[in-house]
Amino acid sequence: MKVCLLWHRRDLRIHDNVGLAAALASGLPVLPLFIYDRDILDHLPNKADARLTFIYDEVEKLAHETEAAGGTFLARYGRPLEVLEQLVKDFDVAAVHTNEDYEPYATERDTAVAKMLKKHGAELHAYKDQVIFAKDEIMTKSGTVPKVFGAYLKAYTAKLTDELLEPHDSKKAFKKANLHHISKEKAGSRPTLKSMGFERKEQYFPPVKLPAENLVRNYHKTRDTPADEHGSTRESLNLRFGTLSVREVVKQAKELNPKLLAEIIWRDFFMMLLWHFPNTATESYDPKMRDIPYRNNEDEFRAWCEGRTGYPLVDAGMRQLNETGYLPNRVRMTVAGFLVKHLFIDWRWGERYFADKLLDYDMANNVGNWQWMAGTGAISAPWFRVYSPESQQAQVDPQMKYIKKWVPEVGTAKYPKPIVDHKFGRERAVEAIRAARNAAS
Ligand SMILES: Cc1cc2nc3c(=O)[nH]c(=O)nc-3n(C[C@H](O)[C@H](O)[C@H](O)COP(=O)(O)OP(=O)(O)OC[C@H]3O[C@@H](n4cnc5c(N)ncnc54)[C@H](O)[C@@H]3O)c2cc1C
Repeated sequence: MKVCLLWHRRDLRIHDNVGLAAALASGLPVLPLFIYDRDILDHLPNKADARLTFIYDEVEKLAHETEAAGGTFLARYGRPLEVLEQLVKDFDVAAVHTNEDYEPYATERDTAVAKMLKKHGAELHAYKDQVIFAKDEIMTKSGTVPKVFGAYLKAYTAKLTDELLEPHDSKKAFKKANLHHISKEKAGSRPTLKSMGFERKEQYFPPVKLPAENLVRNYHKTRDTPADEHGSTRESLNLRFGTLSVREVVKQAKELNPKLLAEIIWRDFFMMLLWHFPNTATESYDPKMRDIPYRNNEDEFRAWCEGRTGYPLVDAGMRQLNETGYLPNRVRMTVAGFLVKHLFIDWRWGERYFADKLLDYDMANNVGNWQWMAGTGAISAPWFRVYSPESQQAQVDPQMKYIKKWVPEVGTAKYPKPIVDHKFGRERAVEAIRAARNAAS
C-alpha cells in the first residue's frame, strides 16, 4: 500500500501544521516521522543536553498522540538521507511531506533528500510553516533584498492579512482514516536518550502555550526589565521547535501589542537574510568588516564565558545563560557588545558560545543579532557604536535586583575589578576597526 511520510523537524506539533495538513489531505495514509539527526547530535559538546531532552519529550508526546488517534509514529536515529532511503525501501513511500527549514545545512540536506527520493520515484514536498513570509516574498521596490528593517516592517505589516493567520486544520484531519497503522515490529522501537548515548538534562522550559494576555498587553513596558521573569513572552523556545505555531503567536501579537509584533517580525527578517546570504553564518556580511584584527585573548574570553569580567550586568547575564540556557534580549545585547567591542573578540566566538548554551538557539537569529552588535551585518548598529555596560545597567536594573540574584558577591572584595576600562576599550576597538575599514576601501 502506498503511503506518505510527514517528516517533523522544527514543527513538533499536530495543530496548525501546514505540512501535516497537506499530507493528511493528500489521499495517502500518513506515517509521521522524526529523525534524531546524527549530523547534528554528533557535534553536541555535552551528553546531557537540555535541548535534546526537550525535543525527546515533545517527540514522545507526538508519538503518543499519533497512537491515540489510531496511527503509528516512526522515530529513527541516524543520518536523514540514509534513514529516509531505508524507509523508502521498507515501506511503499510515494511522497515525503515536510516544512521548510532555511538554515544552510538544512537547505543542502533537503536538496540531497529530494534527489534521492526522485531516484526511487518518490517526491519531497516542502511547505512554508515556520515563518509568515519567507525567502523573496518581501523585497524592496527595486527588487533587492531588504536591508532596512523599518521598510521591511512596513511592507510586512501591509501584507499581513488575517487570512494568513488562519490555522491550518491538521488537527481535525489527524484521525485513523488518514493515518497509516503498522505493527510494532514493523515500526521498530523508538530511540531513547540512553540508546543514543545521551542523558536527560532537567532545565526550566517555558510551557507550551501562548503567553498570558496581560503580559502581552504590557510587553512594551516590561520587556527591558531583566529582573522581571514575566517581562517578556518566553515564546522563543516554542517558536524554535515549532511547539507553538508562528501563526497563533503572530495573531496574538497583532491583536494585542504592535511592539511585540515588530519583535517577532525580526525573526522572519533574520531568517530571510540567512536564506539569501548563507555565507553570513560564518562570515561577516560587510566585506569591509572581514579583516578586523580582533584580539581574541583566550583568558579574557574565558572570563567573559564564566561571568568574571568585573562588569556586573555582563557577569549576571553570562551566569544566567550558563545556568538556565536563557537570557533576556537586552542582556544578550549587553554581553555581546562587551565581547565584540570592549574585549575586541571575534563575534563568531560569542556566536558559537551562545549556540552551545541557548535553549532557543536559532542560527538565523543568533548570527543576525551577533552581526548586528559587531557592526558587521547586512543590517547593523553603526560599527563605531559602543554601548556602555554601566549605562545599560543603570537603565535596566537600577535597583540591581537582577544583578544581585546572579552575582551575589557584587560590591564585596570577592568581586573582580573591571577587566578593561570602558573608555579605553571603546577607543581601542573603534580605532582598530576604523584603520581596517580604511585599508579595505
Ligand atoms: C546576541 C544575540 C543573540 C540572540 N540569539 C537568539 C537566538 O539564538 N534565538 C532566538 O530566538 N533569539 C535570539 N536573539 C533574539 C532575542 O534576544 C530572543 O529572541 C529573546 O530574548 C527571547 O526571549 P522572549 O521569547 O521572551 O522574547 P520576546 O521579547 O518576548 O520576543 C518575542 C519573540 O520575538 C522574537 N524576537 C525578539 N527579539 C528578537 C530579535 N532581536 N531578533 C530576532 N527575533 C527576536 C523571538 O522569536 C521572541 O521569542 C538574540 C539576541 C541577541 C542580541
